[in-house]
Order: sequence, then C-alpha cells, then structure tokens
Amino acid sequence: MSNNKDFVARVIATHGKHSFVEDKTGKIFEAIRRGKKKDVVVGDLVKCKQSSDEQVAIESVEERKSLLYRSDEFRTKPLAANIDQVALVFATRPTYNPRFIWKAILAAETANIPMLIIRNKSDITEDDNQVRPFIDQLKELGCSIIEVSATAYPKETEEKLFPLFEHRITLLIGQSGMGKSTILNLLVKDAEQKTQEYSKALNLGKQTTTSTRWFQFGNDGAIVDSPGFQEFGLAHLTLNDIMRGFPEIKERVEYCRFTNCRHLEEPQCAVKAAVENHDIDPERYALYKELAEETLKPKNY
Ligand SMILES: Nc1nc2c(ncn2[C@@H]2O[C@H](COP(=O)(O)OP(=O)(O)OP(=O)(O)O)[C@@H](O)[C@H]2O)c(=O)[nH]1
Ligand SMILES: [Zn+2]
Repeated sequence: MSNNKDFVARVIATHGKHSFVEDKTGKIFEAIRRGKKKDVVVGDLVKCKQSSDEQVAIESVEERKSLLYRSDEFRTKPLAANIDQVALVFATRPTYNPRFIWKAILAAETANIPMLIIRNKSDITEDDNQVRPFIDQLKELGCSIIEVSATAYPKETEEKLFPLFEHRITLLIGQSGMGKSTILNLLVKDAEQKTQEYSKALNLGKQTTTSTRWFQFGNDGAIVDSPGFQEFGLAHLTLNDIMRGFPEIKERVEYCRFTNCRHLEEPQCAVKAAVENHDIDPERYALYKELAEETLKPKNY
C-alpha cells in the first residue's frame, strides 16, 4: 500500500477505542478514528489513509448492508456489520435455552438477515425425542435447520456446512458448550493460530475471549466468531417489529376484537385465547409479552 492513498479495508476487531483493519493483502493495521471513535464495528468496510507502517486513519465508513446489536445487562451495542447470515449452534447437552434461540431469530429477522440453525451433537441420540418438537417448531418459524455431529462425524459435518458458509459472511453464535469452537475449527483450519495472531496484534492477552473475531473463509466469505456475548440486543426494536417477529401472533391479529390489539391486557384477544388453548406455546407468548412491555416502558436516555 502506498502512503497517503485512500484504500478500503475491513474492520476485523474493535477493542475499546482501538480498531483493527485488514487490507486486501491480509496486512493488519491499527486504525484510528478521529472524532467519532465508537462508530465502527467488526465487519465494516472503511476508507483509510495510511499514517505509518502499522497505522491508518479511518476517513469514512462505507454504507452497511446490515447491522446486528448485542446487549449485556447494562446496554445495547453494535455487534457486527455486513453479515449475510447468522448461524446459531445448539445442542441438547448442556441444555439449550429456547429463549436465547428465539431472541436470536427475532434479532436476525428484524435486521433482515437469514438464519441457519445448526443442531450439533446429534450423536447423542437419547435426546432425539426430547428435541424433536423444538426442531419442528423452529422449522415452523421459518428457520433452516441442519443436524450435525462435529466430533463423532467431523468429515460429514464439514461437508454439510461448507456449502452453507462459502461465499458469505456468517456470524457464528451459540451458548457456551454447544460446540461452536469445534465447528469453527473444522471449517477454518488455522482458526486457533489466527486467534493467537490476533491477540498478539491487538495486544489483548487474555481478553481475546471477549472480542469478536473475523476469520476469512475462502476469497469471498468470512466467519465472524463472537465468543463473549450472552444475548442479542433487542432494545432498539419497536412493538411493531416484535409483533411481526412472532408469526403465530401475526397470523391471529385479524381475529382480535380491536384492530390495534397489542395482545396484552385487551379483552377478546385471539392471541391470548390461543395461548390458553395451547395453540400458541405459552413460553413464546411469555417472551412476546416481556419484549412488548419493554418497548412500552418510558426510556430513560
Ligand atoms: N458428543 C458430542 N460432543 C461434542 C460435539 N461437538 C463438540 N462436542 C464437545 O462439546 C464440548 C464443548 O465444545 P466447544 O467446541 O468447546 O464448545 P463451544 O460452544 O465453543 O463452547 P465455549 O468455548 O464455552 O463457547 C467439548 O467437550 C466438545 O468436545 C458433538 O458433535 N458431539
Ligand atoms: Zn390480541
């Protein structure tokens, strides 16, 4: 890269006020964003000017195709930009949390990003009967599901997943212990080595486990691994977004007494009736109610 010329690079990590970008040749630079320091996120394409051998200044951020948020107990922040697909890994051991999965589906859907669900550890066949209704429900919600066993059938797993990951930018998520790292290592052979290189380049030491990482996958794909996050941020969603994100609610709205029914305290609500009859999963309704009520609270910021 010649000095002083603008070039486009990918943000591959952010850490506090620092971010790191990778150019087309694979060289990593520390990036300084003057002024608005917080507005770049992993996955962003940015226009840079080289300021030294190892540093660039970010001049501007290219328009994003998509943006996902994560949240912790304190706030919601951007997680990754320009993602084409979210791949969620779950397994029956340790037990999965359906709410985590439903919230991820909602986050992806409202960001217009397709979702791929990977059921891992399918070698534990004793759990099949228990998990089948949940898998059927996910299919009804419109998710693509693939079942694999990353340790018992690694080659088959790789063959099944490869075509679903190539040519795309995939955000890989999952609760702890579901086999996400095992799957990442199957797909990206040098993932562990890359992780070490990152922590050296970023001078993160032990903090690597909390940072989002970008792994190139072929020429035009990538896997973004985000080990530290617990929940997708949904605080920016409106009540309408949430209603639209629950197909079983959306399809019953026309049978509610009030056309603007929120399905909370309103009388003659077709949704609540369906919950009472168990035509709607009460746990899904409980999540709806919680998220809907959250949007109705006055915001204190
Ligand atoms: N039986 C079985 N065990 C698996 C399978 N895939 C992964 N495991 C095991 O599950 C455990 C967790 O796997 P990891 O890949 O470390 O899980 P992770 O989701 O990255 O977990 P964190 O590192 O906590 O985020 C390990 O002991 C794996 O060997 C599988 O297909 N079948
Ligand atoms: Zn209603």
